Amino acid sequence: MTIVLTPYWAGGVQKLKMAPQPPAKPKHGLVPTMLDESVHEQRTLAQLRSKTSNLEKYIFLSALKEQDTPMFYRLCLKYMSEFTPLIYTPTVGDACQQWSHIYRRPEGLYVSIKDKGNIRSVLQNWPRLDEARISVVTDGSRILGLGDLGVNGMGISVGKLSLYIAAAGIRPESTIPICLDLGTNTQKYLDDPLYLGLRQKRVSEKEMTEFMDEFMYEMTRTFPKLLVQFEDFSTDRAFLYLDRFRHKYPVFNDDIQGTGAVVLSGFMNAAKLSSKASGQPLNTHRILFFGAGSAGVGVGMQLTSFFTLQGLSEQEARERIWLVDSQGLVFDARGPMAEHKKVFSRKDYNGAPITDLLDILEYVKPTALVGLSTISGAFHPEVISTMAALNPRPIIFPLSNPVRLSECTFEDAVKYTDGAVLFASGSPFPEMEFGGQTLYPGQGNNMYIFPGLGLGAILARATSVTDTMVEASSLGLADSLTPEERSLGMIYPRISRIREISAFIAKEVIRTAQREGVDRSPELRSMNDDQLLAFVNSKMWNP
Ligand SMILES: O=C([O-])CC(=O)C(=O)O
Ligand SMILES: [Mg+2]
Repeated sequence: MTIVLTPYWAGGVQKLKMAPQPPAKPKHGLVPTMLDESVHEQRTLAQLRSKTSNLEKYIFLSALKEQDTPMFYRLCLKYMSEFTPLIYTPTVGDACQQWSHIYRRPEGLYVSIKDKGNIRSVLQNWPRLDEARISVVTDGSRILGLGDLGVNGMGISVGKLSLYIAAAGIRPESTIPICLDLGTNTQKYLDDPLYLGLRQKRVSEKEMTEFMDEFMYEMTRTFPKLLVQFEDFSTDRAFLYLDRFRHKYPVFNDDIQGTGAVVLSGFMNAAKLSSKASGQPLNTHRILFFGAGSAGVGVGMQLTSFFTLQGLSEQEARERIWLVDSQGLVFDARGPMAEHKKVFSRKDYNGAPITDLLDILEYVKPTALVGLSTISGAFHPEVISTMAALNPRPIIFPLSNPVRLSECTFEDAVKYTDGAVLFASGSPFPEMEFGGQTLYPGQGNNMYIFPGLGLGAILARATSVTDTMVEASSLGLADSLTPEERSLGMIYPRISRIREISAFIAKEVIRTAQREGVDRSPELRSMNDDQLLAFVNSKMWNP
C-alpha cells in the first residue's frame, strides 16, 4: 500500500512504503461467535477431504487460496505431502487439460501474440508492479507430458508459484503467473467453444522469436527485480529461448535445469548405494536415457557433472551416457538428428539401428535407466528384471509426469527387482511394505529445486542464473538428507522439510552467485554462512 503524507518538517509531499497490514478484525456480530482459528483449520481440512475427486479438491483449494490465502498456505505447509499432489503434479495436469472448463476467475497474466508491439502496456496492467520478484512463464506448448494445451497451460504457472510461496516463502504478492497465448496446434481445443485462448495454430518460430525478444525486454524494464522461470515450452523452443536469454536476463528453464538438478541430486545419492552394493567405482556408472526431449537431454547434461565431479573430463563424462529416442539408440551413423541430441549421440557404434529397449539394455548394460519419454509402461517387467540381472542395486528413474505417464510404477520396480531397486519418479507414488520393511519411493521432481534456486537468485539479485548456481542447488539438495533419512535408504529428503531444504539451497546458490560475480546484493557478502542462512530464513513469508 502506498500512502501519501505531508510531514510537518518537510515542505513537500513524501511517499512512504508501508508493509501490508493484516485485515482488520471483523466487527462484532459479523462472524459466528464461536469461530476459532484452529478449529476452523480442521473444518477447512474436513471440507477438502469430503470431496471425492482430486479435480474437485483442486477447485476447492483454488477458491480457498483466493478467499483465505494464509489458511491455504498454513494447511499446505502442515500437510505438504497431502497438498502437493492436489495443487501440483499430478492433479495440476488434469486442471490444465480442463482449464477452460473449470475457469472461475482471472488469475495471472495472459499475453497473446496479438499484443506484439504493445507488450509493455499489457505488463503495466499488472496490479503489483513494484512487488514483482518471480514469474513463471509458459507458452503451454508441452505441459508436463500432456502435449500442447495452449492457453490452458496457465495452470502450471499458477501451480509452480504456489510452491514458491509454500516451499520457499516467497510473498504471494511477489509472484506473477504468465501464460503466453501463441496459438495451439491441438485441434480439440480449437474446436472447443469454451476454450479460453486464440483460435489459431501456433505462430512460426520467427514470429515467436520476435515476440519473445520484445516480451523479455519489456519484462525486465517493467519489473526490474524479477527472476523469470521458463516452464513447459516444447523441446526445441525450451533450448532456443534458454540459450537466447540466459546471458542477458535472470532466467532459467525449469525442465532443462530444474529437472536436471533434481535428478543429479537423487542420482548422487543412489549411485553411492548402488556402487556400495556392486563394488564398482562411481565414475564407471553407465546411464541410459529413455526419451530425448528437453528434459531427457537437460538431465543428461546435468548428469555429466556427476562424472566431472568424480574427476572425468567433459568428454569422458559424456561417454558414460546413452540416449534413446523414438527410433532407438541415438548414434552418429544413424543419420541426421535434432541439434540437442548430438551431444550424446554415440560415435562408438555403427551397426544396425537398435530399437527394442531390451536389446539396448543388452548392448549398453546400464547401471541406471532414466525415463523421460512420457510412454506409460515402457519399463515393463522384463525391462525391470533385466536391470536387476545386470546390477545388484539397479537405479531406475521413471520421471515422466503425470503419474499415468510414468514409465513404470514403484510397485513393479520393487516387485521385479525383489526390493533391490533405487527408485525415483517424477510424480508421487505411495511408499510400500516389502519383505517386512517399508520402502520409500524418491520423487525426483524439480519442486525440490526451483523454490530454493529461485529464492537464492532473488535474494542475491543475480544478473543471471549460471550453470554453477544450478549445480550448487543440486549438491545442496543431495547434502540435505538427514542421517535418519539415509538410514531408511531414501535418496531425497522428506517433502515435509521443504522450507528448511529450500533455505539451505538458497544459501548455497547465493554463495555461488557471489563467487561467480553475478550477485547485486553486496551487503550479503560480508555475512558468514550461519548469518546468511539466518538472513534467508528471515526473508521467508510465514502465512
Ligand atoms: O511440473 C512437474 O511436475 C515437473 C515438470 O516440470 C514437468 O513435468 O514438466
Ligand atoms: Mg515442467
